[in-house]
Amino acid sequence: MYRHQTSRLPLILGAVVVSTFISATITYFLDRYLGVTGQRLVAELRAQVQAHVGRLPISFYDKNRTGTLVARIMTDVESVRNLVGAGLLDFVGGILTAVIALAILIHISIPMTVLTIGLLISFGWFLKRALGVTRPLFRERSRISAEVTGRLTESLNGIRVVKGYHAEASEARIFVEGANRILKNITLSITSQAFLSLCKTMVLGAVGAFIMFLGAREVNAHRLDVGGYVEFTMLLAFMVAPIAMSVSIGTQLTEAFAGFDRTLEVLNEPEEDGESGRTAALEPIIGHITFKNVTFAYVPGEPVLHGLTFDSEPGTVTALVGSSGSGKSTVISLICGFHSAGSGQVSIDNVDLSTIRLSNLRQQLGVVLQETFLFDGTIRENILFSRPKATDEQLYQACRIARVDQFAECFPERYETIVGERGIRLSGGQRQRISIARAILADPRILILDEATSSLDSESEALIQSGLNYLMQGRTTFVIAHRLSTIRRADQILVLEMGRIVERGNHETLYRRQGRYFDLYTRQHGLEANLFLAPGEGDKVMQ
Ligand SMILES: Nc1ncnc2c1ncn2[C@@H]1O[C@H](COP(=O)(O)OP(=O)(O)OP(=O)(O)O)[C@@H](O)[C@H]1O
Repeated sequence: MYRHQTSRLPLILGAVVVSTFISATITYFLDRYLGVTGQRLVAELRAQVQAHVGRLPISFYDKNRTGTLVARIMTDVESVRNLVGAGLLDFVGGILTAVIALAILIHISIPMTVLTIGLLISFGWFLKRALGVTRPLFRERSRISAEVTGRLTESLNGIRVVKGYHAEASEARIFVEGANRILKNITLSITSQAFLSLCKTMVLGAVGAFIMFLGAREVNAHRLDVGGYVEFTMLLAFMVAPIAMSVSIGTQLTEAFAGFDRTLEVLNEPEEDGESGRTAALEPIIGHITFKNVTFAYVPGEPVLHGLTFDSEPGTVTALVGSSGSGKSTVISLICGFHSAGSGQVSIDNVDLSTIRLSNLRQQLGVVLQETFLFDGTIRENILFSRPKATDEQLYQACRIARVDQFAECFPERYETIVGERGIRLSGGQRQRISIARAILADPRILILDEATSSLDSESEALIQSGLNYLMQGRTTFVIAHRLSTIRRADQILVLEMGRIVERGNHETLYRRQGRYFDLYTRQHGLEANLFLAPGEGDKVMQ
């Protein structure tokens, strides 16, 4: 008898080894597959969100901090990984086992099974409600952490100002406040998760005790034998295992869905080219810009431009002058299609700008701003940014015209020199020259220039001016003008005051008229030889 039993031992052991091997192999492949799939999902979604954010209108950026957007692209999306985690696999496996156990349990005792299921369904309902309460907590956590990241990014970007005003301590205090808000939120969600675990343990204990009590009664009444009773309690463990797991999996999924909600929120923001009317494509763009009775308000009911009308012929230079806040940058924003006119019409080559595909317009737009924008890459990368497929010859030619070659070729690494974050390793004048080379390479039909108000030394000034002169040739140029040399050569000067054009003409006619322009000119002329500064704009020079 004993020999007969042991003779089957190798077979059983072999079966155990083989099944363990199969189970381990499947687990390995599934873990790896799910892990990688989750990460791939995150990478694809991040790319999608980033591309979408790039296509959103400027008004969206006005409302959201840069750091917040970074958090939304990087952190919110990350939580989606939990949707395809290994925990989910265990959960699905558990449910399958539970279904099989359930079938056997029904076979053993229908009344006991029905009662058990009733209790577990009630717990499931409670769990669903409880997770519904924790979901806003996770959403709130993402929001707070995006806000804190946003502020942190700003303060690191402005570290010179922070140090200059010795504001490190107050920045640290603001950060600690933010970190504490996150901690408070996490404490709440940990508490609710722990409370759910407590409920789970208590419910499972109660169900167990109840089943034992019922089972004992069934055995006493001879409706169930002892073997059936033991079998029932053991199978019950299989059935309730997924319930035990559901608390942690449920929390994981709730966190994932909260992140996903926020990601969807961004993805549902309408793109700037998404407006149904934007279908017209202009090929080629000539660059004739007209404003007809244009009114614009950032905040409804508070217009900042009032009935602006002007005409900029192709290839001409229009200089915008006026005091700080008079609306010069807003006019430029409308030309770039960053905002649309409230009433009236901005048109390009006689086509309403609000019907033109913005990608089409922007291909023909070049911008040189006083706050030059450089990436932490090489000089070459920064210039090629406007036209990545340009040849070396085109690149060097643009550099020669913009006088970038004069300093770039002195660096040991020449055009491969890294410029540092926002071009920090270059001087203001050198940064300007790079952004001029970039615009020359782009060869746009419409050029936007925001001249620097800070005075450069006369040598840098002359170098920049020669690049700009070349750049402006033959393009419709709009300049927020501060240099007298630019203003004098402008085909038309628009003098803006409180969102209205109060005077227009060229330098000579406006000067002779002895009106507002004359006022600004004579008041500021003595201050700085080549800078034309309207009230509120001279602060930097006067310091
Ligand atoms: N994003 C915005 N949201 C709300 N109001 C704005 C926004 N940008 C500008 N404004 C308001 O619009 C008005 C015109 O501003 P704009 O920037 O066009 O003036 P500006 O002439 O370019 O001034 P500056 O020379 O100082 O740059 C100002 O009153 C300003 O407060």
